[in-house]
Amino acid sequence: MRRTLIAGNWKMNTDHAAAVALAEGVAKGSGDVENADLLVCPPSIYLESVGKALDGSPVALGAQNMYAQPNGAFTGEISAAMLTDVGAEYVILGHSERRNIMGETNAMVNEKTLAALEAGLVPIVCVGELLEQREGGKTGEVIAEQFAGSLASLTADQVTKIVIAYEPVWAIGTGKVATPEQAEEVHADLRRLLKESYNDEIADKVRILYGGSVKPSNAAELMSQPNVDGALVGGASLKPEDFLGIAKAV
Ligand SMILES: O=C(CO)COP(=O)(O)O
Repeated sequence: MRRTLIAGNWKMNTDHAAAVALAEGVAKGSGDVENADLLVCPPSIYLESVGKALDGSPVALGAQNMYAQPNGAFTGEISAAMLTDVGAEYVILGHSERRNIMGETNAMVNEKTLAALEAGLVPIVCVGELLEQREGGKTGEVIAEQFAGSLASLTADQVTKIVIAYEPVWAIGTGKVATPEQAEEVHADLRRLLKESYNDEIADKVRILYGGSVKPSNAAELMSQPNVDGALVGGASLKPEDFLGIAKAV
């Protein structure tokens, strides 16, 4: 049985005081959440302070990105070991904003995924199609290509340690949420790809999150789909009551 994961991607938002206050708010309300694991992913510079604010609560800490190399002359980058050093347990990889704004490729996401696993982090590997790709009937093809490229050469044991997030780019920050049926269709497709690449038992273990305009008002219906195992929440993760409202709707 897969336990639901509600993850907050704070993106490039908050300042130090706001990050700590948000984390404290989430930690304080987390005791009322029964049916979901909680995770927050602040900007890397606030990881340590947010980690302290979460201390003693069941809320896990994650980062939004990392570099694949362990150390060295990579100005401005942060390694997986640096993330674990400040208490991160998860890392979001290949978010569509990194793919589409920073030019990250499937090969780069794959390298990062392997490095994250090596360091003991849980990678949340993101996939998702652009609006024109959906309208052009290419969603299945795009997802299959991102799946194959981003997860290339992962062993069966490694794939059971990852989380996949399906985030249709047209639903991110737009208020235009995918219908539960649209989400389930792609999630079922991802589960099928896992079954084909590994086996049924392994495919059944992997959590597949939906992301894109998730709110307390639409969370229950999305989460009730058989292959939707949680949410990766952007805007609504910036208010404790909304983020916790999503988790309580599970
Ligand atoms: O990109 C997202 C989470 O990673 C989704 O963002 P929104 O919830 O703001 O649409």
